[in-house]
Parts: sequence; structure tokens; C-alpha cells
Amino acid sequence: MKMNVNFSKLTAAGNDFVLIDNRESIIAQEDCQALAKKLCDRKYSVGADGLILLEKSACKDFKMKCFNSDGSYASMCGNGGRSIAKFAYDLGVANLKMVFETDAGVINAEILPEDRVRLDLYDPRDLKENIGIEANGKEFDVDFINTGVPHAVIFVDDIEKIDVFGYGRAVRRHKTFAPAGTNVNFVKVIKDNTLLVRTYERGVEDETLACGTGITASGIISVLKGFAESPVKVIARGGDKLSVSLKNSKDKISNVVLEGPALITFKGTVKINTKRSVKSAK
Ligand SMILES: N[C@@H](CCC[C@H](N)C(=O)O)C(=O)O
Repeated sequence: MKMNVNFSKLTAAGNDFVLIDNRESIIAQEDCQALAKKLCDRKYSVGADGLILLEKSACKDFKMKCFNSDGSYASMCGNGGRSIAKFAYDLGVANLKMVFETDAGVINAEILPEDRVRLDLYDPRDLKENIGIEANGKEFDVDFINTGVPHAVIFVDDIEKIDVFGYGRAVRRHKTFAPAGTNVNFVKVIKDNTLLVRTYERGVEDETLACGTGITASGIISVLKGFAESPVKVIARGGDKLSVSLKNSKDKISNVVLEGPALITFKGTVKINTKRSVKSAK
């Protein structure tokens, strides 16, 4: 059966998402991947880097479910996390301060003035430093950390010239990271404790204007390597400014906070195929 479903479109530092209130399970789990692919299509539909569903949680304000534009599931999304906080507040599902579940861990979020959102994240895991990787005939010194999803971090001299698509795609598919693959962040440390970060995103299979978990991974690795101090300032590819702060005690990373913009750009209604008989959008 076809039904009209309300959505909001949000952008968080240029990483853009379609958000749908799925507390009434209007979208069945088995339909999510195909729906993400469909709605994220920039030529034939709304267009976005991902689809994010707000779902019921037994113990927190809500649960976040994320899908990349190719339909693949993602256990976490940093820019999506700020977006869903804004969306939940706009829907009246949460107050300015809220707590929500993701499959990567529980997140405390706070809506700040001037369309900014703060996320208090769970601790990162699986740190691996200085992995030598050959990709497209070039040697890279790669650090790896999982900030909810997997991230490779590569420091480069020329962030403007680096072939993010070519090298990013090759590192993303490298056997070292199989079978899950990885997102790939190219980082340049500039003056004033600031990083420039460009990310090849798994699941979008291209460079995006920003990746929140990638910016977080880049901030953490920069602090661990002594290239920057917390709080680290980050300028995303689209020019937006974010910050990453953390506690690093004896290489145990905790208290990770990501702060940055999240904005509702428009709202609309889409016709969606669903197997469920449900309460439709108003
Ligand atoms: N854009 C996101 C990350 C989304 C998931 C990622 N593409 C993956 O599948 O690993 C962010 O802002 O963190």
C-alpha cells in the first residue's frame, strides 16, 4: 500500500539527511535499505547522503537508525546525530537536552544557540596506529579508530590536491579493512590547533562535505599523535566549523564531545510503499 509520509531535510556541515519519524513503525525494517536508496537519489527524489529514522526507545528519549545513500546500514553517524537531535526537538519528542540510543552506544545531546548541537559520545575503540598501506601505487601511513563506525585517518601535506576519491576508495576497499571496509579521512594540521578534514565516506562511496564520526576520529588521532590539543577545531570540506574535545589519560580516550552545526532546510511529504497498515502522515 502507498502512503504519504512526512519528512524533514537537514544538513549538518553539508552532510545532508532525510529524517522520518518512525515511532509508529510506518517503515518496516525490511524496507529501510530500498527506501534509503530511493529517497537519497539526488536526481529522482529528495536527495541526501543518508536516511535517518527516529524510532521508539524503551529507556531513552528515542533511538536513531541510519542508512547510507547506497542503502547500507550504519551503526552511527555524527552529523546525523546532531541532525536527529534537532529533528527530535522540532517534533517535540525531546527537550533541549536529550539522551538517545544508537547501535554504537548511548548519546547525550544538547541543542545550542545559533543552530549548533553538542553530542557527548561513547568511548572510541579498536585503535590501530601506523598501518602501512599501499593504495593506487602510493604508500600511506594510516591510523585507524572506530568512533561508532570505522575510520582510517591519513595526514597529508597538500589537502587541496590529494585525490580523495581515488585514494579514499582504494583505502576503503583495502584488504586490511575487509570485510566491513572503512571511511577514509585525509587530514591537514594547520595553525591555531585547527584541522582541515576531507572524508571519503563508505556507503556514499564518494567525498562528502563533512563526516561527523570522521572529524571526531581525526580529532582524536591528532591529539594522540601530539599534533593538536583538545579542544581541536576542525574545518570541514564545506567550510563549516566543528570542534572535538576529549580526555586522553594514558592513551585511554574518554569524554569525547563533537560540537557543530545542524539545520532544518525544508520539510515535505513523500509517497512511500509500505506493507504495514499504519497511521499515515497528517
Ligand atoms: N556521515 C556520517 C557517517 C555515516 C556512516 C558512514 N558512512 C559508514 O557507513 O561508516 C557521520 O557524520 O558520521
